[in-house]
Amino acid sequence: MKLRRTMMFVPGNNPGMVQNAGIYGADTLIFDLEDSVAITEKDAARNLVESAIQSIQYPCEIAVRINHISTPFGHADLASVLSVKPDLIRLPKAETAAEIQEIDAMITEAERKYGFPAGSIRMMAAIETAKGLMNAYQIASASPRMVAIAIGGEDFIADLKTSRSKDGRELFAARGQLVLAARAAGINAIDTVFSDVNDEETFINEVKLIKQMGFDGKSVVNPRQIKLVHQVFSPTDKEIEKAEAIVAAYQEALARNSGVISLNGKMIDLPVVARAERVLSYAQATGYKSGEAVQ
Ligand SMILES: CC(C)(COP(=O)(O)OP(=O)(O)OC[C@H]1O[C@@H](n2cnc3c(N)ncnc32)[C@H](O)[C@@H]1OP(=O)(O)O)[C@@H](O)C(=O)NCCC(=O)NCCSC(=O)C[C@@](O)(CC(=O)O)C(=O)O
Ligand SMILES: [Mg+2]
Repeated sequence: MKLRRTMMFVPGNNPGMVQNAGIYGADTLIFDLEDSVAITEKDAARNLVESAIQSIQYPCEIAVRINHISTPFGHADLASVLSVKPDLIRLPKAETAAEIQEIDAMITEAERKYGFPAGSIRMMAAIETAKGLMNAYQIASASPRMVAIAIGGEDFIADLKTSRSKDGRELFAARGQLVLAARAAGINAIDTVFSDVNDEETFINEVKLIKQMGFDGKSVVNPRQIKLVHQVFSPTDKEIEKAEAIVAAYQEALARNSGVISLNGKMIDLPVVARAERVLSYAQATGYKSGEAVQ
């Protein structure tokens, strides 16, 4: 299981942040060439990100958020970063499957040109408009390179012509639809950033909500948010023990040729076992060992 609990944005024109971004424990770093970079800084950011990916051994997945390919910067961003083989290209403000296919073709060409294994550079897309959301499943399934779709809440809310509330009610429908589209396409669903890095309480409530809704992780903007997300997403000792008991009880039942059993008065059938197995795979992927603190 590939964990993408936290995808941390790093402004691509900030040498200090780019240099140190790997030390905070994010599952994925997103070097940003789009909205955190002023137009006057686009060339400098592109050069900085290209040379950082080439020269720094980051301990996690590396994504680059390019500018949209309809802007004057998108093609130059792609040409530059593809030469140093990031793990992932993140397309912002995706609205159609055709955009994904256009980038896919450019990546295919770059993989050939530089001799990288075919298919080794993956893609994800951020849904940030109502039109993008209407096409979310087509976008999510537009290419075998696609590993995730994310919601870009700030732009999405602007497109809805409303404002962001503390409980995020204006995003509820979009979040639900995004998870459905991702699950139907068999890829990850990633939630949006939460900008007030000092409001831990609201942030944690939001992370609990999106985990319950089925998201695989969250985009974050600050290192202080990483551990909070990982704590919410990591199964507790109690959840792991329960999952182990369910799997063991089910295996025993199968040995007795029975498909349904009861554990402490509750029915255990295949969907319950599938959820328990997911808890155990997740625990394994986080390096969990009984009694140890979450990283
Ligand atoms: C928020 C804040 C200003 C707070 O500053 P503060 O000064 O309070 O930070 P402190 O906590 O004091 O920093 C302590 C130490 O961590 C270092 N450090 C901090 N942040 C770091 C980081 N991100 N990467 C590496 N290092 C970092 C810092 O350098 C310092 O290092 P040191 O001096 O060595 O101790 C700062 O974090 C920041 O700029 N964040 C990135 C913002 C950004 O990228 N926005 C664009 C993406 S969203 C978007 O576009 C919307 C979207 O598109 C999203 C979607 O699509 O999902 C949509 O539509 O919704
Ligand atoms: Mg945005």
